[in-house]
Amino acid sequence: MAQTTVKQLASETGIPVERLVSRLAEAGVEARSAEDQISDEDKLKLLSHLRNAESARSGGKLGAKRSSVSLRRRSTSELKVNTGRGSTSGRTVNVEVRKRRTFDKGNEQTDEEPVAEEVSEARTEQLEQERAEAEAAENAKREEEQRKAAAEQAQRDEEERQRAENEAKRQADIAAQKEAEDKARREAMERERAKHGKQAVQTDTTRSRVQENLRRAAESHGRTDDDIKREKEREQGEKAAKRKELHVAEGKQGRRKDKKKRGGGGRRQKNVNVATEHTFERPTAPVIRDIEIPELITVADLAQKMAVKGGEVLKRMMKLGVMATINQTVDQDTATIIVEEMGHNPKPVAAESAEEALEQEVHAEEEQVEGVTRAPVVTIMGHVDHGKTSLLDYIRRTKVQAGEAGGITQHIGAYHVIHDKGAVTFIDTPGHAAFTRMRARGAEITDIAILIVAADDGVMPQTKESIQHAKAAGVPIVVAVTKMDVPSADLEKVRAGLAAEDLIPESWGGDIQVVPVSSKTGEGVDDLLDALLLQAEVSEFKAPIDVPARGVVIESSLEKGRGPVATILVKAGRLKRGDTILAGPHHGRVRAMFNELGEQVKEAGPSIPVEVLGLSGTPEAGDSAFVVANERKAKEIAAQREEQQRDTKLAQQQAARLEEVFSAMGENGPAETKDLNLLVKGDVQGSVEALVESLRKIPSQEVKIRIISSGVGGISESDVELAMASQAIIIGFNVRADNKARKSISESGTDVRYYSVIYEAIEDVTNAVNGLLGTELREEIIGLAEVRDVFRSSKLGAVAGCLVADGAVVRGQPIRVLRDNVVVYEGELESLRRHRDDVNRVPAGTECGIGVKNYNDIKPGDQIEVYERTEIQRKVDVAETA
Ligand SMILES: Nc1nc2c(ncn2[C@@H]2O[C@H](COP(=O)(O)OP(=O)(O)OP(=O)(O)O)[C@@H](O)[C@H]2O)c(=O)[nH]1
Repeated sequence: MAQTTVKQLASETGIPVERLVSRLAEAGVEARSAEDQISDEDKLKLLSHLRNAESARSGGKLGAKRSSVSLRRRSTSELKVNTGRGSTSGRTVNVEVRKRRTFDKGNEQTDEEPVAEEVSEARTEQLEQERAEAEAAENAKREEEQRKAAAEQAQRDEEERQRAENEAKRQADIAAQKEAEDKARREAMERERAKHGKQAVQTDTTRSRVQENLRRAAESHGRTDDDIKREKEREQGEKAAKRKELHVAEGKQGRRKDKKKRGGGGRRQKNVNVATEHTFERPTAPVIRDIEIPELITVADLAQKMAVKGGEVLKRMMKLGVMATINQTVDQDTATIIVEEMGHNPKPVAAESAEEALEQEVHAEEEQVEGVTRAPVVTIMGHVDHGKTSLLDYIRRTKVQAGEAGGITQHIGAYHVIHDKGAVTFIDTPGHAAFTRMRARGAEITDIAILIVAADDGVMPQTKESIQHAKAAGVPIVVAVTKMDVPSADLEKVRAGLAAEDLIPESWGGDIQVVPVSSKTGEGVDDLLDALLLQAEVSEFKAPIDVPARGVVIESSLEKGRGPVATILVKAGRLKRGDTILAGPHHGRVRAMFNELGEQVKEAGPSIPVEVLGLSGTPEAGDSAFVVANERKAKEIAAQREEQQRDTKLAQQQAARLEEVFSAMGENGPAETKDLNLLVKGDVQGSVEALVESLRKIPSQEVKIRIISSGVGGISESDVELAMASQAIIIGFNVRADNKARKSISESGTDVRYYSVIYEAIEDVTNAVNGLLGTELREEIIGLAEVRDVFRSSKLGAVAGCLVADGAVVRGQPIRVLRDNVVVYEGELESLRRHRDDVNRVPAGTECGIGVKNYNDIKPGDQIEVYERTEIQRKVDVAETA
């Protein structure tokens, strides 16, 4: 039988020990001290005594109410546990046993005397009851929450169903639209292919393979494996959303609320009610993006743009029949198909550099703004010693900032003249060479050309050249007849000479202003300025002002203490100090600006030349300059320009070639005619005229032959520059290029054709413009010897002591004798000797003796050209271009 001490019972029942001892005594149980043992029987005795006492106290009411009594007991014991692993000691575990026993007495009345202590029993019971009530309330609440959750779930399910329905409808629409687009594209491609015939066979094959697979995919109800997979994923996503499987991080507020609800020691609340408006929902429909596609793109970049893995793109490509690697570049068409196939919207974009974008931006802005009248920009050209520099100097000395002492203190490559009736800007580098060089670089800065003709000399070869350059550039000409103060001045002779060059003076009924001037006396200089302003008025030179400034570099240099200095002629807008500019491949902030007087200026408008300090390097004359929004953009474009500079140089040097004339026509479409620019030089006026006449008459439907210049004499550097600037081919008839011109030809790659028979020249050009196949006789100069001295021997006749300047002189090859770059004799070698020995070949840098067969008129200063005739196949492929 279980025994317990009085003390233990006292603590269990919450009755003080002394009181319990006295109650036990009253109940007839003998227990005197706290340590005395009492049995269960004793406890029952005590209980019955207490009930009776309580019943007596409350008049039996309490006993009637109470139908059961609960007793709780707690006992603790020790348990030895063997931990194993050879341990002998084991471990001691305290075991606490709690028991509760309830005595149900029904409504049985008791006559035992009730006692005050029984109140504690009643409190215990009341606590139990409260707890039960709390539990019931909680259960009710939980049920209510579950009911609410179920209602919400039902609503969500309904929404999901609606969404799925809408999505299915949308997908169906997309599929229908896609099919229609595919069909249209296929038809367009078919048409395109039919139109262009064979084009990039490789690309076509790839594309057609892709198209074929596309078609097949479309046939299989437009659903590919990936589509099915995507649908499955979507379904799973929907299910997951329904189950609310995703871990949801509630807002902080929600969490705090939760804590409050729990209270201290409260039962842990289950996180049932999830606030759905804060949840992350996995997208249930694929995201359709607009994908920009450049002309070339790597598979990796394409995947990144579509936010998918590279492998997925490769897989899709494989299905379309294109094998590729992740780093492989695909063309725009292929990329477009892939993007479409992957369910996105392809947006093909034309390759556009940051510079092109900037230029477009600038032009768009300029177009929106009304231009204001600006000063004309003038270049002076003419024959050597006809007075270009003297005239410029006179104007500069007397007209710059009229009335101010000092005049120009600095040479900056251009200056600005303010005249009574307006302003004129002069480019301070006279001569057509500078003009043409600028043109060749794409910088058309000259508005008017002043053609200088000395009154005592008349129209000379370089005058004619200047006329041709100005005409080729389409620049209006004003003629200044200089040296009018010289007694031998003959204005009428000059007028006649001009008329012969198709420049009919106004006084002769034409439209060319001819102004007689003298740089010595200043006579006529004002009239010249008036004439320029009149021409400017007629031409209406305008430029926008309220736009970001842009201009052209006139010249630049690296100066000690100032760094890179560039003279920029502003073409539009106002260039200001502090602006970020880009000039050629260099950039920087305009640190300071100076005018031609060396004065600092804060800003410069259109047609004003200024020296600019602050660039990172020295740009080239003809480079364009732009004001850009920020340094970053300037740097970006500068870097691009640097990279492009080599290509640009190459492109500029990519002179027109006769063989390419016909094939290049297709580029602008068959309907568009193409100009073939020719520059003709010949030995005598008669042959030049005959050649020009015949060339002009060559019949061609697609090519318009333009003779941009023709003249007598050897081919000069200036001829080559003009040919470069005008993309012209040079025809040399019995003439050759001089040393400087040869260098320029080899640097620029200009196509120069030498002929000695007019018929051959005509045939070559005719064949080229008609795209005819066939062979062509090409002459290649293999050696050039300069005649230093001439010896005469009775046996050999005239023997030329020569130095081989270029290539090699080879026996057995045909030769020509050139005098001032004009062919004076054609024939063959009689003898080739070195130190009295007959030799077959003499290389460059070596002296030798040359005897020319049947020609004894050779002179020191002549050149002997050795050439080779080869038959070459024309490059033009009629089959391809037809
Ligand atoms: N009397 C007189 N002499 C002039 C006039 N203009 C130029 N000269 C003289 O002609 C010569 C050549 O003049 P420049 O101005 O050097 O001629 P240019 O065309 O610039 O010559 P290059 O630079 O060699 O092409 C010089 O001796 C000048 O003094 C003029 O109007 N009257």
